[in-house]
Amino acid sequence: MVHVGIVGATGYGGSELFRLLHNHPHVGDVSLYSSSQAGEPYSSFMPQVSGWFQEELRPIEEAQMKKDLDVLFLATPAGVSKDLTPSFLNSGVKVIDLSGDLRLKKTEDYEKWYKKESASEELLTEAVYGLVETNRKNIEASEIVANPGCYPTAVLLGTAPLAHREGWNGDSLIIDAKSGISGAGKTPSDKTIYANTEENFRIYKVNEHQHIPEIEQQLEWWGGETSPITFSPHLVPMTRGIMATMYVQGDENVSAQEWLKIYRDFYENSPFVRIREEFPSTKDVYASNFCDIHLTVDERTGRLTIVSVIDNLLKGASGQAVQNMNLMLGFEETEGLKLLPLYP
Ligand SMILES: NC(=O)C1=CN([C@@H]2O[C@H](COP(=O)(O)OP(=O)(O)OC[C@H]3O[C@@H](n4cnc5c(N)ncnc54)[C@H](OP(=O)(O)O)[C@@H]3O)[C@@H](O)[C@H]2O)C=CC1
Ligand SMILES: CC(=O)N[C@@H](CCC(=O)OP(=O)(O)O)C(=O)O
Repeated sequence: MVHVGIVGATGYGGSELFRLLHNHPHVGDVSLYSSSQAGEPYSSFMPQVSGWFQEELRPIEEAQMKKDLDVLFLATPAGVSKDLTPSFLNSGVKVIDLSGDLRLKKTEDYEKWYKKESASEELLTEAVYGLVETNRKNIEASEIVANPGCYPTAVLLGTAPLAHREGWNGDSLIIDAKSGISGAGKTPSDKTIYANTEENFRIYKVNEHQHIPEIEQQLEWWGGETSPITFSPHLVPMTRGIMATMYVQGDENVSAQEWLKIYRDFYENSPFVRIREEFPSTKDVYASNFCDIHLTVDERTGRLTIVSVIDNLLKGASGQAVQNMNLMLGFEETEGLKLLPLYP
């Protein structure tokens, strides 16, 4: 049994991680760390665990953590893991970072899009991008994983079969994405408070979203030179879920049915990606680790419409993080994640 730790367990991503790890067949102890509430019982912040989990939040003390832990999850805001992760390099503790700190390989990209100081080049070289379905071998051999962002997970899984094709041309890729409010974390802001989200639908960070370089970086790794993408995120009045709708020029010789077969073949050995016969909605994957995808061709324009849905807190964060842990430790990829979506 492994001993895992979560920094940021009082947040949305961290509490979902705890829910998954608490049920994981190979996980024994789970230690929860807090930067602001150490010494308080976790249940005082999370009444959901009352009666079943009595432990207190622990202080973030690297020396003790290195002695205790096999795996450390960082479910912390941008800027934290770049300072915390270096202590764990070569320590025997595997680190899975849910923030954006370790995803972008070019320090200047992070500084431009996150407007913060970047992690060191050494750390960025060490960190493996944890989009499981396309990077299993590297993840299995890694000590540090940069868990992908929520939007990039939906977008990249929705485009990977295309982007791996000979002659793929992403020039015309336009992404229209929508997220539930939990994507913004638990700290209320003007953008996320009830009165500004209920009965409201808003576009935000147009051409400025920090996930743009992450998506472009990955498309470039797969397909060589890639043009800048257009990515427009929206906030919708629901708690969880992401739908990414993508428009891209198709190949005139490939029919909609053939595209579905190409996608099914690509994800043949990926239990969490389901290529659907109809367009999915966010409730089809609610509170599960699935990514559901469907696509079709508009015969008049020749463009593909691809729709990819995930739960931002599961496949977009904690579920994918547990999937990464499973690979890093040699467990079955689905362990602890065999959850069907909640319905209704
Ligand atoms: N929400 C989502 O859908 C997704 C989020 N992410 C990323 O995952 C990370 C966590 O997101 P989310 O759970 O939504 O965020 P939340 O704001 O809900 O929670 C973040 C937690 O981090 C802890 N924290 C804050 N400051 C520090 C610090 N200086 N050092 C250590 N811990 C700190 C806080 O706990 P405490 O005060 O107890 O220390 C807080 O509960 C972020 O980087 C986010 O961008 C990625 C994909 C999806
Ligand atoms: C709805 C909403 O506000 N979502 C957040 C997603 C934040 C996130 O996941 O940030 P990193 O991947 O950079 O860590 C946003 O758009 O900024």
